[in-house]
Amino acid sequence: MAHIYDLAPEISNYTSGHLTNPSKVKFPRTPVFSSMNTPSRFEGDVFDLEFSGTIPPEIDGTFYRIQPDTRFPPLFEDDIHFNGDGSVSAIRISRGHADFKQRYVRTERYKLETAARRSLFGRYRNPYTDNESVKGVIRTASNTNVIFWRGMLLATKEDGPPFAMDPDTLETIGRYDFEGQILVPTFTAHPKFDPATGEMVCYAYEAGGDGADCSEEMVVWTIDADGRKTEECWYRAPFAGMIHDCGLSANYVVFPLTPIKMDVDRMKRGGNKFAWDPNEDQWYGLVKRRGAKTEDVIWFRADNGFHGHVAGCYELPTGEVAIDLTVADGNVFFWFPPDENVTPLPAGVEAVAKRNKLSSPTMRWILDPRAKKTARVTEKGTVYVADERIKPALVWPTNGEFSRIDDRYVTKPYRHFWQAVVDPSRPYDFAKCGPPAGGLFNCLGHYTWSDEQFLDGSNKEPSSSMAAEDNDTVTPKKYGLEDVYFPGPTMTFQEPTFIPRDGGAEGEGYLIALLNHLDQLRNDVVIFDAQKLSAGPVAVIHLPLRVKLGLHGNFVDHRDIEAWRRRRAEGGDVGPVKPAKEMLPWQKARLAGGEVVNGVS
Ligand SMILES: C=Cc1ccc(O)c(OC)c1
Ligand SMILES: [Fe+2]
Repeated sequence: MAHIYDLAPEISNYTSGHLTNPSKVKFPRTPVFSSMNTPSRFEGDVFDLEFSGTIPPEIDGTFYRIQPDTRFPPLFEDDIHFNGDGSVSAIRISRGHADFKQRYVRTERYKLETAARRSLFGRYRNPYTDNESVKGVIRTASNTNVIFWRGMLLATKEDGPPFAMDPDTLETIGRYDFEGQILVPTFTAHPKFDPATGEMVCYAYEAGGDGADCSEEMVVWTIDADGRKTEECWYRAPFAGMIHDCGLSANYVVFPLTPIKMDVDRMKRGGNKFAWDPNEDQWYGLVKRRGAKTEDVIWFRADNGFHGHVAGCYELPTGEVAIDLTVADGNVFFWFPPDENVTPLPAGVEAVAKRNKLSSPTMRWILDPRAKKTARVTEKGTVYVADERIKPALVWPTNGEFSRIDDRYVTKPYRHFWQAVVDPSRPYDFAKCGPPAGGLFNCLGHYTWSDEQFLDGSNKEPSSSMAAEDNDTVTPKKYGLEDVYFPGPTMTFQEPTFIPRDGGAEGEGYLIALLNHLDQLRNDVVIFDAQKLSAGPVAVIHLPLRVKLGLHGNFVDHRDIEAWRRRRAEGGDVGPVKPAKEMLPWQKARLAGGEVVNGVS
């Protein structure tokens, strides 16, 4: 009998790595599009999901999370996960039951590619690799975080403006420009919310031009609880790198600048936007939240490292700013290797880093706003650099990523944090699972800072002694309690999210996360008592399908969703969300210059 492939012989839609037959819908057979990360492209609803255990009846709200999920075979066969279209999942939990909903974010990219029934946008954040028909289009895939803000969901990615969605239906309302108040080309996937004031502090890097010109300019805004922009200040970064997350204290914002560097010439040659620079420092920009001036920034530098996400950030009674985050000892984004033209490697050294062998401890940095600094004047502008290099005050070898805290403690000293943890000493069933897609996050960890490290001013030790002295090497050690859960050799976790218990103290509540069954290619949603992870989940909600490896998620209390639904109704005191009405200034400038701006709606 003829094999089916004899009847339909396989002809690749790629030639030399380029999509040459866009009418054939077949994704590359690369690790990026395999295993848990095989394109799903599923939109739909599942009412009343099956579950084991007991879904705590006091949980009433929605866990939103977002994943990249590439919709059409990409223009480049070696495309990366971070270039996939944003798709939001909502797990609505109420009365001990759970429902599931999943929808794509209807970006400009989504609409144009749908109309063409093919991919049109090329490499990650490199418009020079796009199809001619989409020149001048806002090309963000909106795939990195999904945030509840004033009654709307904002799907965000740092390369472009956010898109607003309806929290109930997940319908896309449109591009959101904060009612005309934020008009720069880029944004952030990690705005921070001050629980004391209700303010959103947000920022954009590569913000000065069209969002694809490797601008070193960045901008920081405050939006108050009523949606009004109250602060805006522009700064110059020491180089065009990635500033993915930030730390927020009561009076400061800290910006970790990671040494993966953009290069516009490389982009024009069709290459990667970013390249890891193993010879560059990691930097921390410290700025004031209120009344800030461009020249107030202090850029602190430390030995090379790769920033993960921020756990907490707060001020010490002595005035310094503490920021805790994971920092890996090499290039986490192995798909952006060093550029041989920039950092030629010594003979015999492999370009692709020690992937999956990186260590990723939690580090505390203490930054002094009074630090002496020097203005470095360059042709392009002035960079304000601290005179002294810094070292971490402590290193806790948690070896995880995706740090989360009880978000009611953003800006404050905090006790608890949670991470997706990599423990290579645990068994892993390679035969059943293959290489662990997205990284071996085989445990969830709950960490509690010891009294000594809980820096609320009650410590006898003056905080300044926390800063490492010259030439001191910082020895990693445990700085508190570790409560870790390992589900078994065929499973990994995605980012955990904390659900506070009503009226509870810090860290009292639940932890929710997606569990990947790498052998079954299916997911569960697991709920733990947040302070008893090692006891195992209290509920396991069984999704009948596979979701993609996502980035970030957030839990929203149903009372907030309800209250805002009323305020956003026709005739409500705020009214419906108003999406952007006009194209962005960089697009207008192109039009004025006689250039093509396609697909603007
Ligand atoms: C973890 C980070 C990260 C950084 C930049 C991105 O564009 C992204 O897209 C999903 C993810
Ligand atoms: Fe992130």
